[in-house]
Amino acid sequence: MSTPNSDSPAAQAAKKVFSRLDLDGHHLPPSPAPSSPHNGRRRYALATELVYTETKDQYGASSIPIYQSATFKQSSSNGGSEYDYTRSGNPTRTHLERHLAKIMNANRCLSVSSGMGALDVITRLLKPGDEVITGDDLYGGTNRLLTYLKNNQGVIVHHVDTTNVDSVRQVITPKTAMVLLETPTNPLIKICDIPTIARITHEANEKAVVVVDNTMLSPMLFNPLDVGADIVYESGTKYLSGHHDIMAGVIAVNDSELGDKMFFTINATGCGLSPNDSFLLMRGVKTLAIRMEKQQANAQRIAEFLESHGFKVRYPGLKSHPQYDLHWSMARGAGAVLSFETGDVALSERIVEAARLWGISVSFGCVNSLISMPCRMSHASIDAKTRAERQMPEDIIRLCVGIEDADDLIDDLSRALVQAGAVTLTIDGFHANTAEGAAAPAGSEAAENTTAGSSA
Ligand SMILES: Cc1ncc(COP(=O)(O)O)c(C=O)c1O
Ligand SMILES: N[C@@H](CCSC[C@H](N)C(=O)O)C(=O)O
Repeated sequence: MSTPNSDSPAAQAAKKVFSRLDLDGHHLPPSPAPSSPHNGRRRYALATELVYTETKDQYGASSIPIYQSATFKQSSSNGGSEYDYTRSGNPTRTHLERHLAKIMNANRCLSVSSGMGALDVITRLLKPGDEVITGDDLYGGTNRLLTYLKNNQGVIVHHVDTTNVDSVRQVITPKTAMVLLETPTNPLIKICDIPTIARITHEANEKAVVVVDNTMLSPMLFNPLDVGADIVYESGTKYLSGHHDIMAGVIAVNDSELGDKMFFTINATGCGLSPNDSFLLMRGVKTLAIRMEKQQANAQRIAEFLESHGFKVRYPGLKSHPQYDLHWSMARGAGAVLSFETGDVALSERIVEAARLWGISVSFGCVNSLISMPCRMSHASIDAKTRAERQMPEDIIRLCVGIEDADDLIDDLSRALVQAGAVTLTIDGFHANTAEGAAAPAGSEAAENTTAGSSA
């Protein structure tokens, strides 16, 4: 099977992201000059800054030590030490947060025990009666927390198609306290126009906060604070740590009052990231550039492979993405999450279960590739009726691409597609079957005879 080469404009743009020029954001509006403890200013290209840190350790340790201590001795009963108690602050966590502030172009970064923990801290800025505008395609856990706030805390939540600025405009009022956006959305990979939505939100209420969940891109590919967002958060469980060995959440802001309020919540509730996980997140962040480069290149090839065989693929690296231009006007890469449809839930199930190299698992952004059916897994907490109303296809398969060899990934996917009967093998190669046609179901001759090498 031949695989399309990756010299498409998106592939080239994805490569360009790693040049100094783009990483310094010259094609984006100028960033505010952050004043984080690192002075926030990035002196080098992002790939360099990810690795470059100074620990100021007394022994010159080049990697931040894990200060595994709950308490810190004081020089007097009046205090006198920078730290007193790890819930309130810890040197390993502080080191991580300063590093991340620099990477995220922020004045301040806060780190907590998960991405959902980050959103919990952010939504505690709301009070009963406040209105929130958010998307109709959102990570399931985000939808669950917002539903809880709506049902129990008197917060009014409007779910609209945030990929359409006019839909947002229709519900914005001076009572809008928060606009919460994902781009690309998980799992339908839809794009939101962050600069325009930020502008119209602030015009309606200058105190409203625009919150962007940047988990799907990471600061390697997008800095929402640079284009009008007030708060950016990410699940550090994904690209930032990269190995699926910790849970973490990070929050970045430029406004010191917002930063102080959220720090208050973290100290008051005790959700700050542990010293050990702060160390692991710091270690992961150092390899973000190289992981993302490989993951994106692999994702681009896989998206092109599926599309060339007739599947409806959702990936912002494909020219066919309806919001391709909007995505590339804001971001420096397409990321490594894509989804595609087969038209048949049972067929999707067979594909997912036939994959070997692709682990059946939730999550994304880590070094190993994953395959999932969002409606049954990551988004199962959104009930079936709501999923249908929001036009989430039950058959959708999400691929989260890792750093393996791209040919191996394509071979394994090809074999799974054949074994599941999702493609018909003809003299010209593979062709996607429609919902009606499961032409080569598992165990059939075509499935058995094909190991589907990518060069077959
Ligand atoms: C887009 C997005 N935001 C937030 C989260 C929450 O992150 P965590 O699992 O670290 O709580 C997830 C996944 O869980 C996600 O996919
Ligand atoms: N059982 C979990 C599911 C986590 S999904 C993780 C990730 N955001 C993804 O999109 O895969 C839950 O109910 O939260």
